[in-house]
Amino acid sequence: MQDRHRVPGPPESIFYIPNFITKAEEAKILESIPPNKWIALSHRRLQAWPARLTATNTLITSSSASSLPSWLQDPVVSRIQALGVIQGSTHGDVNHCLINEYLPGQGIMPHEDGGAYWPVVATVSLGASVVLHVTAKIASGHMAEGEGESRKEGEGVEEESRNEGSWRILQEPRSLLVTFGAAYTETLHGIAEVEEDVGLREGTVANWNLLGDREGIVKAGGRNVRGTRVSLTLRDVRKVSKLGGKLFGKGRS
Ligand SMILES: O=C(O)CCC(=O)C(=O)O
Ligand SMILES: [Fe+2]
Repeated sequence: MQDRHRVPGPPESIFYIPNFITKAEEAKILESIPPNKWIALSHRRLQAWPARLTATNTLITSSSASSLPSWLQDPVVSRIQALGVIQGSTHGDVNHCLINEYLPGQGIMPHEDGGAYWPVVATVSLGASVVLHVTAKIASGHMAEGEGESRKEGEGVEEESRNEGSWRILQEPRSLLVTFGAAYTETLHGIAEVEEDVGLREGTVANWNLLGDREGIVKAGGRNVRGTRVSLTLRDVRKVSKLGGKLFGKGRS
């Protein structure tokens, strides 16, 4: 990762790259997401590719073939691979993608991604901008989670906290956010359930100088009116079990 993409403020390391994919690539990915695979949650909906993790945080895959569909593999996964951030992981590659969709007013409670994954997460945002709140972990009152379908409400910190140890990162459509190191293990992240993000300016947005379109935010008076945002959360799940090998491999041939 190039140092010029590093987000100043939060613990190392968070990197932000605007326009990581083009508008045409964004549109193609949004079209490719199958409409019949959504899992409805109370505050958003999600898809897990190639599958949800089991209760023991294992990813069960059906064959030796590439586990992610081609519309995720290219250009997103291949481009993340080229950044070199995932090469040292358990499998040296991204093997899992959560797709979250948030309507205006929807969000996700502060949480950490936990030990199911190699501690590197890459998030591509599609469709609309959103503010991600990053907060230094507090000694109690948070929970580690994998897929997040059972996040507890009321945990974590106040959304509008201006304490030290709290940062706002604006994620524009088509941008990439990569989190690892102490930022992965020592912070929580969440998205407020609001119809618009307000007060966005140099002093309140940690990645202000890295944004693709600062002018648009300034013109809008520091407001981001929420639209439908889809995020791709790409990670390397540590535990993988190959179903084909286990069930049919023995005794055949
Ligand atoms: O939508 C996002 O950017 C955050 C998603 C997230 O935190 C998660 O899936 O663990
Ligand atoms: Fe998360």
